[in-house]
Amino acid sequence: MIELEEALDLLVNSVKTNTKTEKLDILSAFGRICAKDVTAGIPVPHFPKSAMDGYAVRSQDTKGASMENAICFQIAGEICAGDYLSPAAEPFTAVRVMTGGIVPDGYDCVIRQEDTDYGQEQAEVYVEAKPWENYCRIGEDIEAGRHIISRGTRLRSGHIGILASLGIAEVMVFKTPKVGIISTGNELVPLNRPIGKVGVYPSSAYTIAARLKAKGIEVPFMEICADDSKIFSDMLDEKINQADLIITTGAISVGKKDFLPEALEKMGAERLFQRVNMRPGTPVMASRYKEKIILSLSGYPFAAMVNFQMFFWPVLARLVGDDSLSWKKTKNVVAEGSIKVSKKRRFLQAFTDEDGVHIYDRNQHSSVLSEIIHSNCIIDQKQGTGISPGDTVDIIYWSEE
Ligand SMILES: Nc1nc2c(c(=O)[nH]1)N[C@H]1C(S)=C(S)[C@@H](COP(=O)(O)OP(=O)(O)OC[C@H]3O[C@@H](n4cnc5c(N)ncnc54)[C@H](O)[C@@H]3O)O[C@H]1N2
Ligand code: MOO
Repeated sequence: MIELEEALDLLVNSVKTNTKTEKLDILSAFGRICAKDVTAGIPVPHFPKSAMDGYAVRSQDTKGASMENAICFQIAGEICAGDYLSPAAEPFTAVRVMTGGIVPDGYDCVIRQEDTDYGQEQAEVYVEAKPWENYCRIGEDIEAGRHIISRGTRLRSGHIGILASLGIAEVMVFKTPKVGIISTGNELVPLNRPIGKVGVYPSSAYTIAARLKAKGIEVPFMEICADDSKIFSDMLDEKINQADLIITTGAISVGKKDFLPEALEKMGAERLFQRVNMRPGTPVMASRYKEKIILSLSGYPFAAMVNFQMFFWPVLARLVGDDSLSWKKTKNVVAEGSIKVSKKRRFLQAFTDEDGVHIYDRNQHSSVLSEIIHSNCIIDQKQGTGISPGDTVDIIYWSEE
């Protein structure tokens, strides 16, 4: 049996970062990892703009203007956003200009219309203006040639907006890994079939698929496989090309039907580890087959979710080259609940809020999935220790949003 960190090292180090890319329209690229640096090809704005509804003037012509000493300007034209006009800037001429309209060459500021008499042919100006007042210069938002997005950046809404400002409609992103799920067990029954006397619905496959979906990861298949080496190996060989990583559940302990370790061995899969010092989910196993990782989680649903949380996200982080996808440990103080000393390192369902960590007096057994709806994190309980209110514990938030 090996320690979790040791198993994780073996696993993550055997994963190659995916370099397959695709071009997507920028909205479809939201949340994806940018595969190519983006540089601004144009400045934004690319013409000088008025920041106010008012009058473009030469600031030098407004010297000494006040309510008592209005200065009169001849209006040389009118510009709204989207209009193009470029009258020559003569002394004491002004151009009526609306917010977002171009400020013609030679004019260096805009007087707010509230500081004028709103004149049409001529306008009285009541204030002095400083150069560049109410004037948005070319490139004020984005300079041409500015490095905007680096390869490896996860595209957020702000990035999508910047790409749109630059008129970039499509962007290169890394392909998202596809994850296939195979639930093993003669007892497993598809959801649309009657459960029968001893059937079990494959709840963990759905919980895992939902968590993958939350991260935008495609699940090309979700199969149920009988406890049979031949059926499993045929299924895996048939499906493996559809996914970048395969998750299996069940059949990895020591029971008569726990065929998976042997089946994978017979197929020639390289075993990375089997059995880890963690509870639940001790029998967890990982293999490499046809260049792909097969992550074999415990059958018990809560055990499967702990295995999935601890092993899948670090692998995904390496696959896509984005460390933020991995889990992080944080410390928090137990507000409520006690847990007796554990002989093994243990993971407990818990809920964290502003008061600290709540460990409700609920069933923490590996087979109990329903408690997951009350839990937003798991506590990493150290081997040989107990937990009481006031203790500081390590917690890991479930990756589910
Ligand atoms: N004699 C021993 N027995 C067991 C040991 C042991 O060391 N000695 N280990 C126990 C531990 S710890 C665990 S964890 C389980 C894990 O067993 P498997 O991973 O082989 O899982 P299965 O036996 O196939 O299934 C366990 C349980 O979970 C149900 N199941 C399976 N798949 C799903 C699914 N997709 N969704 C919901 N439920 C599922 C299955 O019907 C079984 O009830 O072994 C202990 N035994
Ligand atoms: O490893 Mo198991 O502790 O029952 O989930």
